Amino acid sequence: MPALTSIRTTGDSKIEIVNQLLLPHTTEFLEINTIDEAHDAIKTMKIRGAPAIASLAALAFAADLSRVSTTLASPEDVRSYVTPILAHLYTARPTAVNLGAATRRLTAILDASIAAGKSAKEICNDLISEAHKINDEDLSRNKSMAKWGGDWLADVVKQNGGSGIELNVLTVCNTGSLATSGYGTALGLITYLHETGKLGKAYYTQTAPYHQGSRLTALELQTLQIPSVMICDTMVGSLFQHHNIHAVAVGADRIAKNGDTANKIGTYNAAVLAARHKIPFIVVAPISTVDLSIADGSGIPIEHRPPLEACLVRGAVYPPPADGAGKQAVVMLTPPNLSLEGIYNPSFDVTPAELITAIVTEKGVATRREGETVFDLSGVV
Ligand SMILES: CSC[C@H]1O[C@H](OP(=O)(O)O)[C@H](O)[C@@H]1O
Repeated sequence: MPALTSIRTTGDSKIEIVNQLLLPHTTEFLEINTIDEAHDAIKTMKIRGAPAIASLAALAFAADLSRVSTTLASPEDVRSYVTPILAHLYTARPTAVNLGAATRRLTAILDASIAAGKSAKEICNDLISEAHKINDEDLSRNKSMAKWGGDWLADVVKQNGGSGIELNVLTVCNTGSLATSGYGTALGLITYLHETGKLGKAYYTQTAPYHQGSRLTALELQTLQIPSVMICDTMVGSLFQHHNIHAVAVGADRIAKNGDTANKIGTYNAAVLAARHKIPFIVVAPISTVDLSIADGSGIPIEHRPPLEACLVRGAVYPPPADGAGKQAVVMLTPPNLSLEGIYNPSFDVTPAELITAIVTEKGVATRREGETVFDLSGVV
C-alpha cells in the first residue's frame, strides 16, 4: 500500500490536503484555494508537522501568485503584494521555524530578483519556482537524513558490541509522510532501518492531546507494514526498564544554535529517561529547522494551544460503525464546569543539547565533542 501523503496537487494544479483532525478513520481531502485557507489549515492543525506546513504555505503562495501575477505591473507592485502575504503565513504557528525559513527564503528571492533589475513577470516566475522547490526538495533530503541517521545508529550499536540489526527505536509524535512532503524525518530513519533489514520494532507514544502517535504514526507504520508497538505517554520509563530499546529518534520544530531542540510536548520527558537508561537520543530534522539566530532553547517561542484541546480525545468511535465511515468522536475529559484557566497546554517542549546524543540533517550527523554539553552544528547546516 502506498505511503500516505499530507499534501497533493491535482492535474489542474489544485492543492489538496488530508484533514489530519479526522484521521485515522476518516480520510477527507480538503482543497486549499486561498492564502487564508492555507493559514487556517495550519493554525487549526488540519495539516501539521514542521516541514509539511512550510510546504503547504509555499504551494499556496505559488498558486496565489500565479493567479494575480499578470496584474502586477512593476517590481514594487510585486513586493507590495507578496510581503504581507508572507508575513501573514508566518503567523499561523510560532514554534516550527521551517515556515519562517520558507518565508525568509522567498523574501530573499524577491530582493535578489528586484536587485537584478528583472521585470515583474520574471520576479513572479522566480518566486513561484522557488516556492515549488521548497516542497519538492523535502522528499530527497528526508531520504538522505534517514540513511545518515540509520547508518550512524547501526554503527554505534555495533561499536558497543551489538549486532547492529534487530534495532528497537522509540519515537514521539508523528514525523512521517503526514508531517512532511514524503518519507519523514525520524520516522524516515525508522523506515530506512526497516527497508535495510536492521529494524526490530518501532515503538511510539500516543502523544496526547492531539494524538499524533495513536492516530497518525500508527496509521503510517501499519500502512508501511513496519512492526510496531504503541505505548501511552506515561509508559516511556517502564518501556526502558523492561525492554531493550537501542535509541530514541524524534523530529524537531526548531533547533537553536547550541543544539537545544524544541519538539512535541513529551519529547523532553523521553530525553531525560533516555539519559537515565543510557539510550542514544537522536534528533532528525532538515537544515531549515535549525535557527542559528537563536543561541539556545530559551529563545524558542513555545506555542500554547487552546486549553480545550487538552480536554478532547479526537478519534473515532470503536468499533468503527458497520458502514465503515469513521465518526468524529469528541469527548470532554473534564467536568463541564472546569475553568479553562486551569488547563496548561504547551504544544512543545525544549530538550537541552546535553540530553541529545546526535543531531541528523541532510548534510550529516553532528555529535557533541567529549565533555561538551552543547553542539557545534557548523558541519551539518
Ligand atoms: C517532521 S517533524 C514534525 C514535528 O511537528 C510536530 O508538531 P505538530 O504535530 O504540532 O506540528 C512534532 O513536533 C514533530 O516532531
